[in-house]
Parts: sequence; structure tokens; C-alpha cells
Amino acid sequence: MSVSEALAQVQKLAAAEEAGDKDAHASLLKAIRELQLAAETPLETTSRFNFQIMQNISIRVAIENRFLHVIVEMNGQSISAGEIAKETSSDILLTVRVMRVLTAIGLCDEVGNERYAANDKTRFKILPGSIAAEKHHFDLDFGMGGKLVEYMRGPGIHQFADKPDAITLFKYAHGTDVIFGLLEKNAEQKKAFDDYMAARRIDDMPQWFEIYPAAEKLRDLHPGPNDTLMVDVGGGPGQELARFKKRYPEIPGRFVLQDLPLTLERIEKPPGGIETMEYDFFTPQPVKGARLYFLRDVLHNWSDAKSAHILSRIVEAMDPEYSTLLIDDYVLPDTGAELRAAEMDILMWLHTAGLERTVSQWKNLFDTVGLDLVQIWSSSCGNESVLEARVHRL
Ligand SMILES: C[S@@+](CC[C@H](N)C(=O)[O-])C[C@H]1O[C@@H](n2cnc3c(N)ncnc32)[C@H](O)[C@@H]1O
Repeated sequence: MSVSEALAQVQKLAAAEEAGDKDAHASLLKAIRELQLAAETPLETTSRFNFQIMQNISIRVAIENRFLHVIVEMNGQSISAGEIAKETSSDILLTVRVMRVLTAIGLCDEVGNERYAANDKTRFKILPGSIAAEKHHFDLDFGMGGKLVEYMRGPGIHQFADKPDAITLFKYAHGTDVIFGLLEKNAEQKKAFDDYMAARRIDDMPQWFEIYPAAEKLRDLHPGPNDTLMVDVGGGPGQELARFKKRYPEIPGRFVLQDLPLTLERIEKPPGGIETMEYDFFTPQPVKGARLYFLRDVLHNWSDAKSAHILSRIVEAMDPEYSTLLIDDYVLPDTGAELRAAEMDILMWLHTAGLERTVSQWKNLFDTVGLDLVQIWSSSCGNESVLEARVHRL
């Protein structure tokens, strides 16, 4: 694509977004990336990738030394490098060097010689959720990046932790197979993980029960008060059940939140009307014949072998004529995946020895456990999809 063709595409999508088309945003960002690629020589493209590490390192220094915090605290006034260095007990030369990168990438404004002012990206970057994301990604991912070559030439890449002798990159760099083991031992990373996850839950994005038309699907259902309407398997603190119940308080039946004792013990007060149940999802499912079994952000943490095991326990409990399984997770298209989805897949490999699945990979997984994919429900905003599955009937 020529530069002017790529530019025309950007202009078209920018106009669509300005005219209120919410779906245009992701396409606009993709078109901007394509425009940059069209304008760059191959040398410039590869060198951009080689040098992007300098940006991450500069950001991490600025966060640790609170450069951006001090700039934001000026409430719109500018501040000099000398003042930042004094306020943060940092070296002035280091401050200037790091701020040069940060202003060049737009994280802060350079308003004069060695003078800086906050912009909206600076203010966002120091929010607790952003600091948490920085620590989560930089500290863990650079730890793995630093060991990668030695690891590839030593044990070699083990994407999954199914076999007892598997050495994941996470284990090689951080000592535990996957992130969850590390979080049990590392309070700073645990807090960063929790804050990051909380900040990622954006309430105005479509909820799973809107993406999947739950009210319509359950309208003609008349469960008794003791019949189970929904089991959230590995449901964490139970926010999804709580939101669903709040939105549709009239829907009768039991709502069961299942998770490991450690997770349930952390819930100070279980959401109203929701029953908590300690349960390991590799063991037989105690709640039989529920209308809905629900798995959100669970299977992407596990290999196909482990996911098949988890799913089989649910399939055994499902009533083939009545139960539906809903899986709320990423679904990558077989071709043309968005960059963020492709990156999330790598993140799942690195942090959890899991994977984000394509449509074909989901179908193959369902085939191995006797599930039929009924439909994939998606929304134009956000990355979540809801896979609707039923027990295979002959
Ligand atoms: C990524 S979290 C997703 C939580 C929740 N579904 C959500 O969307 O917020 C994965 C959940 O799986 C739970 N989990 C991990 N291993 C489990 C097991 N063997 N049995 C039951 N739950 C488990 C974790 O405790 C955690 O709450």
C-alpha cells in the first residue's frame, strides 16, 4: 500500500470516528500502524522494534523515581529537570535523559529547555492501575526477556506445564511454573496484579449477559427456587454473577460461585443471593443439571490437555437437553487477528502456560470433550466473546 493510500484510509476512519462511529476506533489505530509501515523503510521498521526497549526502560525509571508524579503534582504548571531531580532525590543528568525519551513518545510535554508539563497521558500513567500494570508487565516480562536466549539454548521452549519435567520460561526466570505461584509469595506483585485487574474492568463495556442475550434466552424458563440457574466455575470474587443478578433480579433459581478455598476466603462479603462453594475444577462437578455453566477468563490460563479435563467435568454434570455452557474469553479469528489479541496469546503463554484460542482451536477443543459449538457471540466494542456450547447429541 502506498503512503497516500494508507493516509486516505486513516482520514476516512478518522472522519467516521468523529461522526460518532464507535466501531471505527480499532480500525483507525490499525490503519495508523499501516500508515507508519508504509512510510518507514524496512531498516526504520526493524530499528523501531530494536529501540522500543529504551522506551520501556525509560518509563520504568521514571515511575520508580516518581518523575511523572512530581510533574502531575504541579497541577498544570511546568517544572524543570533540576526541580524534578531535587524533589525525587535523583541525578539531574539521568532525569534529563529519561525525560527526553518520555516527551518524544508523548508521555509528557516538553515546554522549554529541560522543562516539562503533564498531559492527559502523564496523568493516566500515574493512576494506581497504570502503575500496577507497569510493575506487572515490566518486572515480570523483562525478567523473562533477560533469560530468554539462555533458556532457548538450555531447556528449550516449553509452552505448557502439563508434563512434570516441563520448564516454562516463567519458571526459568521467576521460580514458579506460572504467575499464580509467584503471586502467593510476592506481595508487591500480588498487589500490582489485583490493582491492574480491577482497573481493567471497565463497567461501560458490554457485559457477557448483553453480548449473549441472556434475558431473551432465559425468558421462558421457570426454575424452582432450588433449581440451579447458573454456576460460575472459577468465578473469582463473583463480580460477574453479582452484575447479572443486579441487572436481572427477577430471574429465579440458585446462583453458585465456585472457586478454590484461597480465592473464596479473600471475599469479605459474598454478593447477595449468591452461594459460594469451594471446588477444584479438575474434580467431579457437584452441581448437576444447572441451566448455565459459566467460565470466564479461565480456559486461556490452561493448555488444551488441562482445559479438556476442566471441560469434561462440566460436560459430565450437564443435562444434554437443558444445560448450556457459556465461555467468556478471547476468540481469535483464524486469520487477521488483531495485534492486541495476538499479544494477549503470547502473554498467556508467558504468564500462565496457556493460550488464547482461534475459532478452529475452540472447535477442536470442544470436539475432544463432546461439546457442540452453538454460536460465538461477539461485540464490536471490546475483545470479549461468549462461546455458547451444548453437549453433543446424536
Ligand atoms: C483469571 S481468574 C478468572 C476469575 C473470574 N472467572 C473472572 O472472570 O474474574 C481464574 C480463576 O480460576 C481459579 N482457579 C484456578 N485453579 C482452580 C481450580 N483448580 N479450581 C477452581 N478454580 C480455580 C482462580 O482462583 C481464579 O479465581
